[in-house]
Amino acid sequence: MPASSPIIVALDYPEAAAAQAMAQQLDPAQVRVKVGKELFTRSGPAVVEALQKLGFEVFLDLKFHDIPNTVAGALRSAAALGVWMVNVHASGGRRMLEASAEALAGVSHRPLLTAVTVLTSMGQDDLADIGITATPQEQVLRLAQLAQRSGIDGVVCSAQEARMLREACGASFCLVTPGIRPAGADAGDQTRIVTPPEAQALGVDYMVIGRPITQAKNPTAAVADIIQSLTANA
Ligand SMILES: O=c1ccn([C@@H]2O[C@H](COP(=O)(O)O)[C@@H](O)[C@H]2O)c(=O)[nH]1
Repeated sequence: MPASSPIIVALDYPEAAAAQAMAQQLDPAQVRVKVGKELFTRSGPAVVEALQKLGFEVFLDLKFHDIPNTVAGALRSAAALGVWMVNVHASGGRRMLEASAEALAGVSHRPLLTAVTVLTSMGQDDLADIGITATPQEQVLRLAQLAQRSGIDGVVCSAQEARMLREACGASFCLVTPGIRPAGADAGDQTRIVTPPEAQALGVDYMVIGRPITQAKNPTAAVADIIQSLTANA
């Protein structure tokens, strides 16, 4: 049964044991989990399988970014793990995005395929450093529309861009939003942050939340508080 909340908990740990210990404090009926580069590079497909055995739908957040043929192959390998969502970098360009969509077209249990637009850690100055003069909003819109035209199911963006993308890309385009911070929480390295109730009001589909849950004294209570804040504002 799919999780009842939009929360995806980012299990950013160096070892499978720590990730599994955190997952055991979570409820797969309420939340999904995300395996990213730190955990997957160390622990590989085995940790994905272990989390699935605990009942979780897994977002494999490896943000593939390479030539079209390589990304297509990586996506087929990811799909074979039975994950719920996979992603690529939209800045890989149209041909890479089209190859990504084609790679998953025929697979059984096709995962959702999303494309990262502008990392939520980045602001205007970070874009300028890499030669992009557009604002984060403009760049997110450009990449989201490119991804949609290329057959991608949705994008990873900040909830700050959610309302604009809903209008531009429609109701069925999936909006996955990291950079979520409950009021008063430490932003850390994130720049384009939004609180859970605000993100909900802005129309996101999923909220990726890591440290505010995994580094909380009581992660179970942290999840319950966030779900409560969403229910109160629904
Ligand atoms: O633009 C992006 C894309 C991915 N992420 C990932 O989300 C989590 C956020 O963790 P927090 O601890 O809540 O900051 C992390 O795994 C990132 O790799 C992102 O933050 N921004």
